[in-house]
Amino acid sequence: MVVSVDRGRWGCVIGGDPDRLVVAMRARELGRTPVVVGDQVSVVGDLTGRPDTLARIVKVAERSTVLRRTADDTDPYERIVVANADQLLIVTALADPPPRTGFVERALAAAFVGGLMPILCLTKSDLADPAEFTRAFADLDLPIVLAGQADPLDAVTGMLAGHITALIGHSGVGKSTLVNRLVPDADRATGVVSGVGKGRHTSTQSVALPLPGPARRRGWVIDTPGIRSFGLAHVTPDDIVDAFDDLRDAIEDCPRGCTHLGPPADPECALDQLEGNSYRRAMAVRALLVAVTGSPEADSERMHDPH
Ligand SMILES: Nc1nc2c(ncn2[C@@H]2O[C@H](COP(=O)(O)OP(=O)(O)OP(=O)(O)O)[C@@H](O)[C@H]2O)c(=O)[nH]1
Ligand SMILES: [Zn+2]
Repeated sequence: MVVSVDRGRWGCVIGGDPDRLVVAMRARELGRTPVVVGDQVSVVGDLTGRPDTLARIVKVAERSTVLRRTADDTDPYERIVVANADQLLIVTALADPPPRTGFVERALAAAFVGGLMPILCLTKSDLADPAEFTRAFADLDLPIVLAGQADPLDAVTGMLAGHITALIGHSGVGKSTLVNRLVPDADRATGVVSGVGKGRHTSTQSVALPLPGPARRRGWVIDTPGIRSFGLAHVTPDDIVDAFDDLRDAIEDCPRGCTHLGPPADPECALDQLEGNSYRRAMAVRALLVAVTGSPEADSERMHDPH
């Protein structure tokens, strides 16, 4: 598994063992295939992991999930930043900085489209009541956990055990504080796995860190400092609706080209025929569709806005 990427050097752990770190370069036969944190790769050459050895990545396995970031001023291309994470922990402060609904909505959409299970993770619970924020997302039936400095972390660690979880959040929400609580020695671990590059570590690269726990059920968290917005440019409403089994079945009955926004745009949308919990969830998903149909440029501007 690729645990770090830094200027032409990929840190890979063998057999999921954090102590078997090998530094690798790309073999020519990979062509243009991107290799990102979380990728399962085949490596050949010197696999001892001794200093100054360099293995070669010859193959990238098919990805089970992808998290994409948007093109922005630091990078003109939409790119996959994390592969094969099965969960996305969306870290949001309840205050200081205040929660940004738009960011959370776009993160949710990116998770649904990429095949990751989103978890809302609320920090700074000592500064504000979570009720208002959680109410806004309650109908999506997502796991929501409190992870303030003063909160016990059992609920979070329980959800992360045995999973590969990407962590995203704006600067200042307390993500580093959380990572340091989840991964003892996180700073050193980050240094070890990302110190594999040719130059100084830049804190804009994603890095996978091992959670403590039994090796057979080891979980990993992938810290993603660089993501300010998500690659949603080519996403269709169906891509998001498809993440919900009951809704995916329902939209089979929609007219061709239905955007599932309901009347007046789509008066015959099958989501309106649902009942009970499915209807409630469908309306929450519809609200999400409306929210993320904004232009990515507008979103990325919001991302740059310090508050
Ligand atoms: N009141 C309060 N402050 C917190 C909590 N968690 C973190 N902080 C503070 O919030 C500030 C930002 O925390 P960091 O962990 O550095 O935030 P970050 O999201 O990693 O931010 P960057 O390092 O800029 O990416 C620090 O001053 C923390 O001490 C919390 O639960 N409650
Ligand atoms: Zn529809």
